[in-house]
Amino acid sequence: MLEVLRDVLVTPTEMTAIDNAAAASGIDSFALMRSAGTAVSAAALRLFPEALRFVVLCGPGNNGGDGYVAASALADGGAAVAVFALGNPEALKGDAARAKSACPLTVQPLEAYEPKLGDVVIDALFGAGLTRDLPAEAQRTIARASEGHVPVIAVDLPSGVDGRTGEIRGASFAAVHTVTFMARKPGHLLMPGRVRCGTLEVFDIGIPARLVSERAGDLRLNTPAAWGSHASALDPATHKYRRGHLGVFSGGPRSTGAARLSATAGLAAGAGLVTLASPTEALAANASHLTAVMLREIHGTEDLAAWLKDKRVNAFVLGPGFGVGKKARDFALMLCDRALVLDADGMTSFEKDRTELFERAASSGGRLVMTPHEGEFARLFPEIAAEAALSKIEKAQAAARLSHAVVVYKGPDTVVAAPSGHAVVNDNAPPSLATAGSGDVLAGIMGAHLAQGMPAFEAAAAAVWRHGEAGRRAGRGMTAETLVECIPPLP
Ligand SMILES: NC(=O)C1=CN([C@@H]2O[C@H](COP(=O)(O)OP(=O)(O)OC[C@H]3O[C@@H](n4cnc5c(N)ncnc54)[C@H](OP(=O)(O)O)[C@@H]3O)[C@@H](O)[C@H]2O)[C@H](O)CC1
Ligand SMILES: [K+]
Repeated sequence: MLEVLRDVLVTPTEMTAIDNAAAASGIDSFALMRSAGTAVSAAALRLFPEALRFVVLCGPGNNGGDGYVAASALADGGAAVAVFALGNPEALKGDAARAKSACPLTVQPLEAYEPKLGDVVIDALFGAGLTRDLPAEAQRTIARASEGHVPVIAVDLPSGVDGRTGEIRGASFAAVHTVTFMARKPGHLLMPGRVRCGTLEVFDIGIPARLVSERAGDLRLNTPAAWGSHASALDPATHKYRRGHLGVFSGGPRSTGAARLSATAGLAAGAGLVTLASPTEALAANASHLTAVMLREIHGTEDLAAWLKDKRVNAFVLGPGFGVGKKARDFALMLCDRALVLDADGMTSFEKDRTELFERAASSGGRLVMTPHEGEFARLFPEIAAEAALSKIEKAQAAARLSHAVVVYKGPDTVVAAPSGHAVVNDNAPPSLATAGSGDVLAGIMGAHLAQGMPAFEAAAAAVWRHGEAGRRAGRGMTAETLVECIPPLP
């Protein structure tokens, strides 16, 4: 993979534009297909040197073309190869037709494929061109291969995985390895497509990086490259007041733990000072559990207004364990012109009337980050959630545009989107992160970044990445407490 394209995500539509631009610039498109198919055959031999037979399943487009090239290369190398085609191979066009006619092997109809022990399937049925549910014939073949436990190497994408959305169109192969070309597609990262890809190899077939970068949108993988320049400005040796002061709001006496998790995570993630703002009746419960985190009585809006006169308290987390209702709404609206992570109950409190919140976010000049998981997203953005055709990325982008906030759409494939459309997809979170209190820790890390002066998008993306790394370090038996202890330094 080209280093400059390491974090770039390209949608199938953008990839088509890139292919067209490559052809227009005089690059031989058949040479690209040859390069793609040869890379697949190399991966097959590398991963399955003991295969008794390579079974190449070829579709009606250029993905199928890559398959014919791979089949020819494997046969040239002396491997046993069988080719099965979906549809009429004589109807292939362009480069795919050329690849088929250069392939010396007999082509059988797809339905004739019967899995055998020792088979390795090379899935070249559909790639970036998949636009609708797989034909029934392809679905039946997938079922047979899966019943036969045949390992599958996918060309570009496992057939059935939608490259734009990661959704499964009717059925899909579950590959052990996927070879894609030039750059990752959203479908490689978004669930459930991600888990159908197996290991992912991004192979450079020779399209100049400039042609790719110029046509790729504002979508990236979430790595330190997306926000590192903002993080490196934070010197850990800086005086505590310069590392910001984070305020975290506690719920009532029976639900104080979530806010304390956010607060301790905020401290661990580098906020200079953290104060837990507690209602009167929860002061005792909070006081008995806090050491480095400070405690302040904030019962109603008057207390909050008085506290907000201290401009050094420059970022807030509102929501974890806070309770849904008017108090959350009033507090959030007062905090909108500062830097605010609105999480959990904080967001749900605006379910019935979000207009004022979104207007404030647009006009106040503050930094608002909202962190919905799927259920909260559907409550706050029902009309966007109901748009079945949109990908998770497109939903997060639409929500960020509508709310004028940075939206962190959480899940195993968390998407962070800014109102500008800029978005990153995260891929470093282990499944064990789906544990009680994990979201509270994430909100605290975000709050710490905001307190340290990071812009909202970068603060959120960096927090999601650090949270994922903390999850990896904490390992399988983690609790939210051990997760806090494992938050890594900012790179
Ligand atoms: N630069 C590169 O990355 C290169 C990629 N290559 C490979 O090319 C494919 C993309 O090829 P494309 O021909 O655009 O698309 P597919 O092969 O995935 O699909 C073929 C056509 O099938 C039709 N289609 C779509 N969905 C279905 C369906 N469910 N059932 C039946 N038919 C379907 C569709 O045509 P329609 O007109 O019928 O809509 C597709 O166009 C990419 O994945 C790479 O593997 C090049 O080899 C090298 C350069
Ligand atoms: K495929």
